[in-house]
Amino acid sequence: MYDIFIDTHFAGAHHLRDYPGDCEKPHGHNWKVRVTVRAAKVDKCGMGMDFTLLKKVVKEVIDLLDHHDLNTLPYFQEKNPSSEYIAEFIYGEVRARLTDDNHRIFSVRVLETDTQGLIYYGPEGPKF
Ligand SMILES: Nc1nc2c(c(=O)[nH]1)N=C([C@H](O)[C@H](O)COP(=O)(O)OP(=O)(O)OP(=O)(O)O)CN2
Ligand SMILES: [Zn+2]
Repeated sequence: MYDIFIDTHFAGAHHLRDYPGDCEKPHGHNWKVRVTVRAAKVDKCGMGMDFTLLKKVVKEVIDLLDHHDLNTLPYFQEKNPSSEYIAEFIYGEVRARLTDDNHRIFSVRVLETDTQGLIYYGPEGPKF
């Protein structure tokens, strides 16, 4: 079993509706993101998933968020653009782009700062 990850980041603006504090006002963050896929075995090249391919997939998804006002995006009309729902969004978008049965999205870690963040494992929790 292999956990293969890519670290990346994006800048964005957001505000948290109904938040009892300053975060209800528009402001920005440089979110740091780690996307991890889990592979049961390696391929003939010795790879659970090629970093190059994973980087491409993750970039496609991060580009949907980077330098946006997250509150204007369709996904965040019903859900606040909290780090939790940002992780959920990234998880779903990456999952939809992975087609090989040998690897699956495992988790998405989102840090708002170096000292606070979370890890999302999908709606049913960690798999395998
Ligand atoms: N579980 C979560 N908690 C919080 C989230 C979140 O997405 N998930 N988001 C926020 C806000 O985005 C807020 O901007 C950050 O809050 P805070 O850490 O209080 O920011 P400050 O810069 O004001 O913190 P200081 O350390 O006091 O400078 C809040 N919580
Ligand atoms: Zn914020």
